[in-house]
Amino acid sequence: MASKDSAVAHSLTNPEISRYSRQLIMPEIGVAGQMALKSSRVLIIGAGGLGCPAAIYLAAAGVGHIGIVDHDNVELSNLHRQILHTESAIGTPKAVSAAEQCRRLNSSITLEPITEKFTNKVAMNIVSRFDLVLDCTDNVATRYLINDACVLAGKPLVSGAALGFEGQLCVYNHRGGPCYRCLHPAPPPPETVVSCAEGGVLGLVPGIIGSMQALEAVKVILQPVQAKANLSATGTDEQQPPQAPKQQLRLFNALESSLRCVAIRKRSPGCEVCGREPRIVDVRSVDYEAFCGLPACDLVTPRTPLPGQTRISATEFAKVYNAAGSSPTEQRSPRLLLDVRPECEFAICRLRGSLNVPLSRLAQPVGKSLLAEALQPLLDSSLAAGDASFCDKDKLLPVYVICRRGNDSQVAVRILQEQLADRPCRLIDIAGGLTAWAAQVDREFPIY
Ligand SMILES: Nc1ncnc2c1ncn2[C@@H]1O[C@H](COP(=O)(O)OP(=O)(O)OP(=O)(O)O)[C@@H](O)[C@H]1O
Ligand SMILES: [Zn+2]
Repeated sequence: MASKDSAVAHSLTNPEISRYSRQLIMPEIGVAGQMALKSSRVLIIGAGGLGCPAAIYLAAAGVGHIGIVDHDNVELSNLHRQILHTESAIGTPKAVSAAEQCRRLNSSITLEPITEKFTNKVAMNIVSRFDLVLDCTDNVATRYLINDACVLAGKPLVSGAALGFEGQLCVYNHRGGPCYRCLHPAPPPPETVVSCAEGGVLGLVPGIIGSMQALEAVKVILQPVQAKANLSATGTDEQQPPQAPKQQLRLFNALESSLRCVAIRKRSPGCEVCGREPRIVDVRSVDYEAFCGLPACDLVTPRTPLPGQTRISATEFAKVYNAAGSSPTEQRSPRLLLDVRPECEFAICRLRGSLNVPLSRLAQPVGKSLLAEALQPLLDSSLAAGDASFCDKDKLLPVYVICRRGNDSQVAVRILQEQLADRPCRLIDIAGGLTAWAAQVDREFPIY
């Protein structure tokens, strides 16, 4: 009869051996690799489209301690891609919701939800408690902050991003490689930054990139184990110089199902945070939002507003809109309501009687002729009825311009002011767009 303690001792429990058996039997992982995963502490910043798949795979793989930072609450529009959050979690903190789901999958690991915003005040305290960081956030200011905190704390960073049908990932500050700042010393111009809320994203894309971030994280954790194994395989105690890892940026295209690997530059000696003479030695002294010209969130920032006389609030516009047709005089008051959103958004919802000329087409012949076709009968009917029929006190045909949130409509008004300079029109932007309409006028109006 076998003795009770016939098994060779190591720190994996029987349930762990069973749970991880399929990866445990791989020579690249083995007991040493599984132990490395078990004793590792990984920080995931952002529990959204990237953070959810990353967290669940790391939990499944047996990473012993996972911290999940997110200050936001779950919304209905998150569920198509932020797959750890369920309908019943709507309104609750994402960090808690994600941690709970990971705990449901693997109760033998420690999950640490952190529901505060990752700012330069708390960054070092949080990052220093972990071995490795995954950037799963969605804004440039936070991206620079995470990078700098990782450099200053000496932690590798697995960074991911996804938008539309495209995604990318890269490992920074690892084994002598560059940091995010080495490659991007200056932030992109604020007006070129597009968020998922503006540009859209297919849920599967962050699903794939987030999973790949988890994969890179596991490889970073296993790397010392493998290096040690390679060393003993050579049969010599002599320390070999570490092989320089391939530094690559991976670009994923979901439409082509392609993954392109691009070699990235080496660490930059002039880098402001990891270079020879770093200027940034304390993240608390950097204003990341000012540096990027954008807030540390993906909310659409209002552009420089048009002057007051060219704008109208949603509530004020509702008076004009609802009055149309209600009295004979107002019926004779022509006006044009122009919706400048892309066609696919116009198909989701629209105000009755609006004409769709997407902003991108306004300056094109097709947009110009659509507009001219709509304008001419209105101008003709106004002229036929005499100037008095114009509801505008300046005797100009009001052309109201609306979009989703009130930014594109302002750009459109500026374009149209030039384009229609010789027509008797007055361009009026509807402040806050359909979002304001839904909030202030019609709560039943669908928002997306
Ligand atoms: N500074 C930060 N501190 C903590 N969490 C952050 C920070 N910046 C971004 N995040 C989080 O990163 C996550 C990014 O995920 P994602 O872009 O999929 O979600 P989202 O912002 O909810 O999306 P949507 O744009 O559709 O509203 C969000 O949950 C966001 O709250
Ligand atoms: Zn650098």
